[in-house]
Amino acid sequence: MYIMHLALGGCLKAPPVLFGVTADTGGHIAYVLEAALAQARLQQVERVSIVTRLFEDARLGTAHDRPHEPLGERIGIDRIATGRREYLEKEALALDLPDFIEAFCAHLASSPRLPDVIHAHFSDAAAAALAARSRFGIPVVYTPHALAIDKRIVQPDCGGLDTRIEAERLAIAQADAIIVSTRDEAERQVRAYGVAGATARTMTLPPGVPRRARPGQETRLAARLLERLRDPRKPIVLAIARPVRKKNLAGLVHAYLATPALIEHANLVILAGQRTGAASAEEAEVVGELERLQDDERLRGCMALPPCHDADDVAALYAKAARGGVFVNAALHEPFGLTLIEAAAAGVPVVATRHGGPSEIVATLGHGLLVDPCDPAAIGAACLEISSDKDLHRRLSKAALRHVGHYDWDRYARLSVSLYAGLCQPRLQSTGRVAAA
Ligand SMILES: O=c1ccn([C@@H]2O[C@H](COP(=O)(O)OP(=O)(O)O[C@H]3O[C@H](CO)[C@@H](O)[C@H](O)[C@H]3O)[C@@H](O)[C@H]2O)c(=O)[nH]1
Ligand SMILES: O=P(O)(O)OC[C@H]1O[C@](O)(CO)[C@@H](O)[C@@H]1O
Repeated sequence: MYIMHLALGGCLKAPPVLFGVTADTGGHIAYVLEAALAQARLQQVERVSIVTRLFEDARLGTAHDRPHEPLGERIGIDRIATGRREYLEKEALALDLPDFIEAFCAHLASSPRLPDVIHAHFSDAAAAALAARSRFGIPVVYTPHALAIDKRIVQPDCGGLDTRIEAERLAIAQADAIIVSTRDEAERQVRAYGVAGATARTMTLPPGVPRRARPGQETRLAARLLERLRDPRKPIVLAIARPVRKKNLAGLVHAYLATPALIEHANLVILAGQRTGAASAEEAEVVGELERLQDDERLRGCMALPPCHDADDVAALYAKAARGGVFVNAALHEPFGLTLIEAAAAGVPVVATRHGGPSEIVATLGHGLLVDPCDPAAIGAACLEISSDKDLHRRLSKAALRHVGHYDWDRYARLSVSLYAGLCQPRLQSTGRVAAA
């Protein structure tokens, strides 16, 4: 079987990825890379191509203007160029979509072999995949990652959501199958689009834990943090998220400020993307607010907001949080929440928003407490409870490590590939390649 993943937004490249380098370089990039790599390890998969948009922006690295980037023997990234060479945030991608679709179909037409299935990530990629289906008959699987119907509930003033919801409705209505990460997405969110028969085509298949570097010696960032914090031996309250309003990072700082006993007990460390000078207006605003809050004299020497980090830093900080600390995701709404399973894999208890995927993750792993993200006192109290009660911390940490295997990329690969096989059976039969599927 030849699988093609299609994802237009963010900075998709071979690992190591600089997560948070733009507002769209987050979870879906980790998901696509890990899903594709795990699928390529399966014997029945002959080839996996990850297709994305080609762009040039020196601040975002040098890989993005290379038409092909190998990831392994049977897997690579293929980049499609349009007339526009600049990086585009997902909201601006719509302008380039007609040209991208044209270029994508030309890429397929000139390929020696067509893929057996296209797995599209986000609704813009689904539009391109559906256009390819009508020309070449290739089945389409759609993974939304973050459905705007729920974003509209928590951020009604966010621009462009009606158009995005319409694009998502089209993808839901037309895709041959939909893969989502949570039951809530499958049973409530997809249903809310009012497309008859959509739930029957929807499969709930949670992702695995993104692989991280193993925590080894202290990284440069970890060492710098030690210099910055007044008492670096204290446990840490850790948050890792793209600096967008939905992630409510300022809400976490307010929660910390509202809980003096927590300030006394633990330091606050927030990794909020990379300051490369390429921030969108929303990211600049969120980072500006965090920096202003950090200047509060009550936070001097107990809060760190490093401007950049890499995968080793993330691994080192999860390892530090495992020693008496806690990971917090206080997003207004979180569709799934890869950070919560990354924290679990490192044995870190969590305090998580009760809106969205985290409630299913925490119910599955039993590794933390759920909170109302709009209640700073509750967030602060939950962090204090976990980090100051050694028995509770140990119990949650053990539960995390015991159950985290539930989130497994190999399982994801097996089940997604058998879903693809069911969709592309007629096509494989007609090309005489059915045995390969
Ligand atoms: O400064 C940062 C910010 C993020 N990350 C990493 O980037 C990923 C972020 O993923 P996630 O926490 O899931 O959030 P989103 O970026 O918002 O990802 C979207 O897509 C994911 C995959 O479908 C879903 O889990 C999310 O709910 C959805 O919002 C994780 O691996 C983080 O560790 C960093 O390393 N540094
Ligand atoms: O926050 P939003 O607008 O719902 O978008 C979700 C974001 O999450 C991602 O998965 C991050 O990689 C992208 O698809 C998108 O940028």
